[in-house]
Amino acid sequence: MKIAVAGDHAGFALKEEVKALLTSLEHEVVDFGAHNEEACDLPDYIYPASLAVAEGKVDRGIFIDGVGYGSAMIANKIYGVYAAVCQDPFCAELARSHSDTNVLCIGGKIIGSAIALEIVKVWMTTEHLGDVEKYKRRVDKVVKISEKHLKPLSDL
Ligand SMILES: O=C(CO)[C@H](O)[C@H](O)COP(=O)(O)O
Repeated sequence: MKIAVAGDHAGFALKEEVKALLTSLEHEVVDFGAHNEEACDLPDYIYPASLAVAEGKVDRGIFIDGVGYGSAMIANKIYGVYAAVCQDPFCAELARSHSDTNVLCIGGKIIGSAIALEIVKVWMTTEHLGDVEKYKRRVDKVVKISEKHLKPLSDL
């Protein structure tokens, strides 16, 4: 898969480890920055990476900041982006199998890299259970909410 990675200074070190993991698993990585640990503003990196997900230029995104929620806040403002903050592999599994998320957000300051890399592995390999009626119904409801409240990129 083609994966957008992005984050701020607080997520930089873990982002580099995630990039190495994704490359070793033969995914293509597009790095939207930040490119070092100099203090920066998260929206400057997460917004363009989220647009790449929404436009289908990449298959999914993995965004890494200090604690994760900031990236999810920004990403979930974009039509077609469904982001979850995951701090353990079980959450990562459900974020895919139940919720069909296309963006994973991780907090580099609050979990160690061994757990973070396991989260990435699980999230990358878990399929959405779209044939289970309750999960399909719930995802469809979330999509309907975004159709009601967010503008598709083509309408902006
Ligand atoms: O975790 C974050 C958002 O979810 C950011 O990484 C955090 O807010 C950055 O803060 P600071 O500039 O004080 O390092």
